[in-house]
Amino acid sequence: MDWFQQLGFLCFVFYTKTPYPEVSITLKQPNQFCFALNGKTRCITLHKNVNWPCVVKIVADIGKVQVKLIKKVLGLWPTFGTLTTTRNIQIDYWKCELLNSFDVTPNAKFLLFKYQQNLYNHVYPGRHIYIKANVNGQVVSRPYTPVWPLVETTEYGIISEDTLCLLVKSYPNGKLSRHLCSLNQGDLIEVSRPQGSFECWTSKTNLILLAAGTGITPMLPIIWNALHSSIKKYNITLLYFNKKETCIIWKKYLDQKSAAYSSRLTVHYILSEEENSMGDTKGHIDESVITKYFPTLNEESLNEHAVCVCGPPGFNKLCEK
Ligand SMILES: Cc1cc2nc3c(=O)[nH]c(=O)nc-3n(C[C@H](O)[C@H](O)[C@H](O)COP(=O)(O)OP(=O)(O)OC[C@H]3O[C@@H](n4cnc5c(N)ncnc54)[C@H](O)[C@@H]3O)c2cc1C
Repeated sequence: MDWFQQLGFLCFVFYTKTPYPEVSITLKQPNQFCFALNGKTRCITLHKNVNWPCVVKIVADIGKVQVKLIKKVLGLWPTFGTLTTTRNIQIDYWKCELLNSFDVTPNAKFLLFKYQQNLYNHVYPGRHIYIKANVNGQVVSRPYTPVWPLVETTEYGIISEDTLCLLVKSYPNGKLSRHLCSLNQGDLIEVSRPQGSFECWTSKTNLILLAAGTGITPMLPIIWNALHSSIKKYNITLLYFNKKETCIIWKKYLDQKSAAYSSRLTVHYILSEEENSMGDTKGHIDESVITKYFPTLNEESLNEHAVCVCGPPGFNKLCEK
């Protein structure tokens, strides 16, 4: 571990030596800083107090983690403090309370949660967490993919680094999705540690993203990271399938982002239940759609592409075909 400081902040740098390290960071007291890397927790009693949230930068490929803590009072410290404990802990779920919820389509909501403790729980693009809640006396748990808007926006207030953001579609008979979409401010859920090992998209620079409905959720962090990568220049084509135009989640953000990165991000909206006023195809995923949007794609050129698919099981099967 390295550390350095300036008058206003101090930075810890960890070299985990494993790609995609699991990272969670807590500030238990204004001078009690704990970090869990790959399940191993260390706590530091800092020389003086710092503010929350921290700013975390991760170079996932090489496992480097940098944590910036803002000092409460300007000044140089003679030392960062003292390392107090090292132990292995296994926290399964953390409590979160709903901060706010916003309609994004007639049946999907954008939900903002705050961890009850000062916690930064890093979820890599393409990975997910489990949400657990008590629904009418029964404990229900389902996977969800944390997201954030693709563009800087104040539409949802200021979203800080430690906010957990979910896009959830409410199904008429769905146990947990209906529960989540009917939560009130301050209501509690439980959130698991990140799950999954999805990272294959980083090895290729041409990305084909096929998403249907809320299957857009894993694509949003992938798009954001791919466009903002300082290591590689990715070219992305997203085919986004929905029933109607009103079902398209965050169309305006996707349009803004593709306008800003017109040579690197192309988005096509494909609708199945109404005529397509956006000039794209009406229909479902099939070979003709793939041939239309990727005319030069063949078995050989496919090797140069990473293809990410997410939607209901029927959609995923058709994509594989
Ligand atoms: C890795 C992963 C990540 C996910 N991320 C998200 C996410 O970010 N946002 C999100 O909204 N969902 C996401 N899901 C789906 C989510 O986990 C739940 O399956 C969904 O919210 C429905 O749960 P439920 O308890 O409300 O429905 P259940 O009680 O499990 O099912 C009740 C009924 O709802 C309908 N239904 C449930 N799921 C679907 C579906 N996928 N397609 C069509 N009909 C369905 C069916 O009619 C079903 O019979 C993800 C799933 C996976 C596997």
